[in-house]
Order: sequence, then structure tokens, then C-alpha cells
Amino acid sequence: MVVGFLFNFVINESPLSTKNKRTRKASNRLLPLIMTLRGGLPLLHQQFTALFKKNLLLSWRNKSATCLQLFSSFFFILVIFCIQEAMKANDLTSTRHKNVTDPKALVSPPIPPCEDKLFVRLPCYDFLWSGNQSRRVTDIVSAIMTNNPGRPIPSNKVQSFKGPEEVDSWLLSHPLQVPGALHFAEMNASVISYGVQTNSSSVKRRGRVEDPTFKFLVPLQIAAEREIARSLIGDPKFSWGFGFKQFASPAISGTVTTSAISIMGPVFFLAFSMLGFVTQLGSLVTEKELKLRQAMTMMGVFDTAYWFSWLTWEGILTFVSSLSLVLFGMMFHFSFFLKNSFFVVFLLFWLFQLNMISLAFVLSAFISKSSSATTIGFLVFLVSFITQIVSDSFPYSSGHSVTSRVVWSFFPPNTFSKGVQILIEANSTPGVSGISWSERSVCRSAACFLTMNKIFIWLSGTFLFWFLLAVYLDNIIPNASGVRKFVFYFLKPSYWTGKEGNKVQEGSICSCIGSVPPVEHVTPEDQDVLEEETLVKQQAINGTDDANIAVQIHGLAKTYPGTTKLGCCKCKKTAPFQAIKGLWMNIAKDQLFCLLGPNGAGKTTTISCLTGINPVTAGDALIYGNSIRSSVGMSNIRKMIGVCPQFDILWDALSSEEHLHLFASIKGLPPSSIKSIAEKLLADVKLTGAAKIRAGSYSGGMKRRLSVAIALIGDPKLVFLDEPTTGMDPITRRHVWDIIQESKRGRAIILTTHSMEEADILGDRIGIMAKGRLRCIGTSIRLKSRFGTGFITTVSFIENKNDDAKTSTEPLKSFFKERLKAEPIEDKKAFMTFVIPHDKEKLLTRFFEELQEREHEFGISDIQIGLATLEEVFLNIARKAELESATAEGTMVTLELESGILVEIPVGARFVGIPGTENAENPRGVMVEVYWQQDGSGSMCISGHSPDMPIPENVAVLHEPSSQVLGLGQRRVRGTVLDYEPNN
Ligand SMILES: Nc1ncnc2c1ncn2[C@@H]1O[C@H](COP(=O)(O)OP(=O)(O)OP(=O)(O)O)[C@@H](O)[C@H]1O
Repeated sequence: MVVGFLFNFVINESPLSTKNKRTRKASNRLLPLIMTLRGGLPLLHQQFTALFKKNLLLSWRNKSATCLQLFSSFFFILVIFCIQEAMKANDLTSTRHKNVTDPKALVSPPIPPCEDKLFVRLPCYDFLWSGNQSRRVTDIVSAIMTNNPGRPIPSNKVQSFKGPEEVDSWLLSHPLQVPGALHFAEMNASVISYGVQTNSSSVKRRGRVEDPTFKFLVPLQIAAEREIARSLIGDPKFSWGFGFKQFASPAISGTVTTSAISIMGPVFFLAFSMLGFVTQLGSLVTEKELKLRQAMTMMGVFDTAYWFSWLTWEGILTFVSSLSLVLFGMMFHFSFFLKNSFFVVFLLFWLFQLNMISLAFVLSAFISKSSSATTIGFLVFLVSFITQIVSDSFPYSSGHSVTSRVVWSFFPPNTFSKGVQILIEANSTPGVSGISWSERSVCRSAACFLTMNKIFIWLSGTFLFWFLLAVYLDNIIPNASGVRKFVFYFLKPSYWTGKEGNKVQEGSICSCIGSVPPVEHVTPEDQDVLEEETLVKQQAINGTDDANIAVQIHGLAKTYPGTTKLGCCKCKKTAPFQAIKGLWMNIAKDQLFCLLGPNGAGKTTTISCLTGINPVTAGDALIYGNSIRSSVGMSNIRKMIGVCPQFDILWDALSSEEHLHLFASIKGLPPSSIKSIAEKLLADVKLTGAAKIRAGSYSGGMKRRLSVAIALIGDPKLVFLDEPTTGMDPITRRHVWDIIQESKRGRAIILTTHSMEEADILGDRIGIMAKGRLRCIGTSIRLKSRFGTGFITTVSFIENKNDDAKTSTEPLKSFFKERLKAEPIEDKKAFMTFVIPHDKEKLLTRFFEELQEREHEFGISDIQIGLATLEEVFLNIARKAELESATAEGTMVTLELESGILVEIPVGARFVGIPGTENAENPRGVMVEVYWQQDGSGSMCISGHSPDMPIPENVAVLHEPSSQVLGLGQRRVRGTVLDYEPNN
């Protein structure tokens, strides 16, 4: 018989409760390690080294991207080389680039048909002529057409005009329709003068060169002179021999190499240098997006260590890639790389790439999605490409102001493209050497605004400028990685000294952006919550410093500002959302405080505010005396907290061992101890076997265990565990509970969970939040006794007493009804369950003594008694909170009764009166008890309802519906919410 023992358990919190059993089991493990954490410069150096190693590992594990960044230069140089070879091959087929050793003479060449011209528009004319008012000139032109050697020219292929002016205006309005024109003037009987017009531009197409002198001018001139002479002499057969021969000449060569680089070089070099920029921007934004940066910040990483570790690693990568570009360029024998000094060319590329890395740092402060990073990277390339086109003339030429030159030069691609141009020009003339190191300051042209030396100075300056700007913006712009600093934070002595951590600082940039409505204060309904609030307020007014308090929360409130989304036709605005509406509570040292609440209650937001991830809207919290609203306070807090966030924040490419080493270094653990501590933590969370496996291939449970281990690293004085056991199998979960239980000693733990069992076992004190407010606070027993329905008593029967079970259990039922007014809530053959209301607590000792005495009479084999479950308490609180907001917002759900009536009730209503059921027997009508549960998404939904029961006399109506009968067909009514407590 166990009655007496179990009864003690309920009333006195037996030492053998589940919680205490677990404590004993785990007591010999995970003792907090007393160790001194490093600080100051040694910590900065340690963090830098660890982060540098992380960057190196990530690059090593992402070999394809790293190789692309390092050796893409080969591809670019190869492409330029191929283009150069293609140009060479093209030039070889061109007549201009052939050796002319024995040029052929042109003897009396005919006027060619206009269609022979390389570029021609149809209809075309073989030639035009002017002077058509003279009969003699007309005859001369007719003779030219008739006597053209080998091809008489038809009259529709020739156009005549009065004078040269008319020809010019025709040429202007008919471009490319005629290769030449003849102008005649009959001066007197023995003098006829003439002139020839041809387009003098030499044209080249597909390797063929069209020289207008040979092709059009000479034939026209010969024909005109021949026919003028015949006309003057009067002999139509008069003739003379005429030959025309070009010089023997070698093929034109030597300009091809330069032209391939000069045509494609600037854009290819820009594209090559942009690769590192885009990769870096992507890496930074990804770390931000996956909240890895946030995790490091929570662990107390120095901004300086973070930025310098990236800068150093990227500096090395850009150094190697610039070097490889110059070496590949030399290997392919480009005079750009061979004639110009190696150092000048290398320095230009390296400095430019470093500039682009700084620019990536700056841009990363404004971008939160890695997909946007690629788009922004492409846009920057596009802008650079456009500015590169104009950089030659604007603004580095006379006629532009110094200011425009200075502003223009702040964008690194502009100075870079100018540098590339200078280097291209320096070796574009055959026989002229490029720019040597000593000549980097020499100005080669008359209007010279930038020399290579000045470009180097500019690039060094802009690199520093962008880098410092990036660090500054990272500190003041609100983003996912923590409380933002005051705009002039660096001018405050406390920033450098680390003191005044308990002072609230206002004036971060987020305080100027947008306004959020003030949080109105609501006095808590619950007595315990009110008492807690009064105590905290009193302590705050008195300035009492309780050494046992780890966290003191003073009216913490968080309102997420509304967002504006731009659609295609209109913009959609969402209202600000109050996630926490004034939280007051103390969290003691050496205790585990369990924060419960339905989805969206504000638990994670509370943790985010306490860990400095989300800036608070109002109120404050002191963690070991440091204000979360002070950047100095926050950096002190980060040294003493460990956080296991709701979602695992891990690098897929790093193993659990590497994660622990990294975070241990960030925390400042002595390097000599890191290995052993990591091994111990891995063993504690049962990850030793997977220590060297990358976290990307872990199961959900393994990732959670690693996150718990990370939270416990460095012996933090306050640990935040946000749903740490989600996704774990029961065995591992119990194991993690042991770890958490054991880690309580010497520190405070704030745990949020959806597992009531977990809260019951681990929580020393439990707070339940709903709709942003604390609804109840206290120990598990206190909550169960205050918010549960009562004591649950299960009576089991002796096995052979089953023939007529129904009859034989009647005396027991009557016994319960008579003494305690309790009806069974479960009536089975083997057992029966009763709920005994709290107000009967005083009668219980005598009642159970009597029950024990009559156990043979009732056929009882065992009696168990316990409090209502925490789950019941939780559901009660959540339901009440839902009812509160549903009443305010008018959110209704439909309850379908067995009679077919549809009753509309606010979410969370428990006792609901059915309108229209009033009669003589039940003058107030009937009511039902609605049973609620949480669905998969955490929302309250109806799970069933009780049979109809009369509404007792003294029950008040909480929520009177505006209109009662809604439907005409199937009866649909709006229910009345009743203020009824069944135990009263
Ligand atoms: N960045 C945000 N912007 C706007 N609203 C937010 C933001 N983050 C959270 N919220 C809202 O604030 C409320 C509280 O969210 P929070 O994540 O703190 O709840 P929770 O109690 O942790 O819930 P869960 O148990 O599901 O984790 C929710 O309604 C949520 O939609």
C-alpha cells in the first residue's frame, strides 16, 4: 500500500521527486571548471588567430570557389591571348599585313561598278558628275561611259548635276551610294578643267582593305583626262599608256599585342578583380544571414578581431591572385606585363583588390540576404564598367574641377581603370618602354592629372577610408548582430575603458528611424506576478543589490516596427507589433528559470533582448549588474553568458571539434586548456565519435547537442537555452537534461521549452508567458496547485473483482461523492480516476485514512494521488490569454454541438452558454464546457465539449454576444462566455 507515501509527495514535495532523482544521478558529472578567461590584447590575438583559422578552413573546404578566386587570372589571360591570336590571324589575311615584295602595276584601270565598294547602299551609282550645262562636257562624260575599258557604263548608273554644290548636297543626303564624282568646267575652247572627289577613308572588312585611291580615284582621273584630251585634240582614238604601282613594303605588324590588351584588358582586369569582391560580400552576408556573426557576437567576439581576420585572409588571397595574374601575363608574353615594371603592375592589381574587399565590408552592413549580395556585386561591376568607359576623359582631363576629380577617385574602380590606361598607353607605341618603378611619378602626357604614384596613394587612402567606414557602420547600423552603438560611440571614454556598463545609453541610429507606439502598462491579474513586479520595482527604487540575483528584468518591452512592402501598384504597411509588453522579474543565481508559453508568446524575443540581439523598446534588464541597454554593459554581459539559440547556428563546413575550439578561443579560454575542455564537452553531449565530422551532415538532434555544448563552453555565469532538446530522441533528451541539471550549479540558466515534462523536471522556477505578458510565476508545485483543476486520484481494483464491476464500484463512487463531492472523470474496469478540487485539501488526510481502512470493502489494490499536470496549467493559461485577445479582437471559432447547433465562440472560451435553450426546467438555459488543445502550429483549437448542463444560478456572463441567432437554415448562434469555476 502506497497511499501515505504518495500523499506526502503531494503535500511536501518529496525528496524522491523525479527532479531530485535526476539531480542525484547527474551529480558526479560536469562540475563547473574554475578557470581564468583571457582578456585585453591576448584575447584579441587569440580571437584573431581562431577566426583566421576558421576563414582558412572554410576556404579550404570550399576549394572550387577559392581556386576560382586565386587562379581565375589564368582564364582571363588565356582569353585575352586567344583574342590576340584571333586578331593576328585576321590581320594575316588582310592585304595591309602582307609582305608586298613585287607590287603589280595598275595599267589604265577601268571605273569599277559601284557594287564593288565594300560598304554600299542600293541603288548605287558608279560616279556623279557636274557641269551638265555644257554640251561639250556632256559629250566627254558620254565618252567616259562608252569607252570604260571592258565595261561600258549604263546611263542609269551615272547622275549629272549643274555644279559641285549640288553634288555635295546629294552626297550628304545619300551616304554610301556612290564611290566618286567628277566636276568639269569648260573654261574656253582650248581649256577644260576638272576635279575628282572620292571618299578618302580606307575601309577594312573581314581582312580585306579597300583603298579609295587605287580603286576609285585613279580610274576616274584617267578616264576624265583621256576623254578631255580626245575632245580637245579632236581625235577619238587618242590614247597614252598609264601605269600606277604601290611601294614594295613589309607587312604591318607590332601593334597587335597592345591592341588585344588595350581593347579587352580594362574590362577583363576589372572582372577578374571583382571576383574577390563578390566572394567576400557573399561570405560576409552569409555569415550574417545564417546568424553566425550573431553567434560570435553573443560569445563576445571583438569587432576588431572579426574584421582583421577577414582582411588578413582576403589580403593573402588577393596577394596570390594578383601575383598569379602578373605571372600568367608575363608567361603569355604580353608587353603590358613585360614592359611595365613588375612591381608597378602587381601593386596596382593588389591595391585595387584590397579596395574592393573594403568596399565589400561596407556594403555588407546594408545587405541581409546572400542572394542580394550577388545582385549587388553584379551592379557594382556594372557601375564600375560604365565609369571605366568615361574615366579616360572625365574627370582626369582639363576642364574639370578638382572636386569632381576627388569625388570620382573615391570609387576605386575609377582610379584603377585610369591606372590600367596609363600602363596600356605606356607601351602602346612600338619601341617605347613601359613604366618602371622609378618612373611611376613621371608624367608622360601634357595634361597629366594622375601618375601611377598618385594612383597608388589614392588606392591606399581609399582602402583605409572604406575599411574604417565599414567598421564604423557595422557598429552603428541596426542589424541582426546586436545592440547598436551610439553614433559617436568612439568619442566616449567608457568605450575605451569598458566602465559604466550599468548605464543606459540612448541615441543609437535605430532610435532616430521610425517611431513605435508606447507600451501601455497593464497591472497583472495574477497575484504572484504582481508580487514579483512589486518586488522588482521596490528593489529598483531602493537600489537594492541582491547578491543572489543574476538577472533583474525591469519592465522590458519590445515592439517590432511595422514594415512597408512595395507591391506593383500599392505599398502594403504592417502595423508595429508588441511582442513583449512589460516584463518584471528576478532570476536567481544557481537556479534554472523555465520560461514557457505558446508559440508567439515572446520567449525568444525576451532571450534576444537579454542577449543583446534585439534592441529593447522600453525597460531594461540588469545581468549581474550590467545593463543590456549599454554597449559597454552588453560587452561585459557577453563575457559571462552562453547561448543555445532556438535554431542551430553552425557552419556546415566545420566539425563539432572545430566549432568548440573556435568558440572556446572567442570566449578567451587559455589555449592550453581548449583541447581538453572541448573533448570533455563533446563526451558530455555524446559527440566524441562525430567530433571530426562536418556539422552539415549532422542530424537535427546532433546539431542541438553541439549547440548545448557551445552554450556551456567557458563556464558562463548565465546560460540561455532556447528549446535545447527540440528534435532529440528520448534517450538523448534525458541525457541532455542531466547535463543541464548538473550545469545549474554556480550559474543561472534561462530555459525555454515546449516540453512540460522538461520544465517540470528541470525548472526550479517557472514563468508562463502568453501574448507578450507574464501570466504566472512560481515553482512547478505552486503553479499546479494554483492553476490546475486539483488532485488527480487514481484507484486501481483487485483483478478477480470483475464479474459485476459496475455494481461493485458504486459504493466507492458514493464514498467520493459523499465526502468530497467528486465524480469519476474516468471509469474503467481496472481503475477509476477522480479530480479532487483544491478546496477539499483539508479533508484529504482523514479521507485517505478512511479509504485505506476500507480498501478490502471497496476491492482496492492501489491508490495514487498527484497534482494536475503542468500541461494542464499551461493549457489553462494559454487558453485564458487566447480568450483575452480573442475577446478584444473579436476572433471567433465555430463549435458544433451534437444537436447540430453551430455555436460561435471566442478562442479560448471554456464554459459557454447556448442561447435559446432556456425553458421552465432550466430557466438560464444550458451550457457546455469546451475542451481546448494546441494544434501543430501552436494555435488553440477545439478538441471536444462536455454534455449539456444547466447554467447554475449565480454564474455571471463574461462576454455577451451582440446578436444571438445568426443562421436561418442550420441553427447558428453566438455563445455566451460564462464566468464559471466548477470547483467553487
Ligand atoms: N523580427 C520580427 N518582426 C516582427 N515580428 C516578430 C519578429 N520576431 C518575432 N516576431 C513576432 O513576435 C512574437 C513573439 O515571437 P517569439 O519568437 O518571441 O515567440 P516565442 O514565444 O519564442 O515563440 P516560439 O515558441 O514559436 O518560439 C510573434 O508573434 C512573432 O511573430
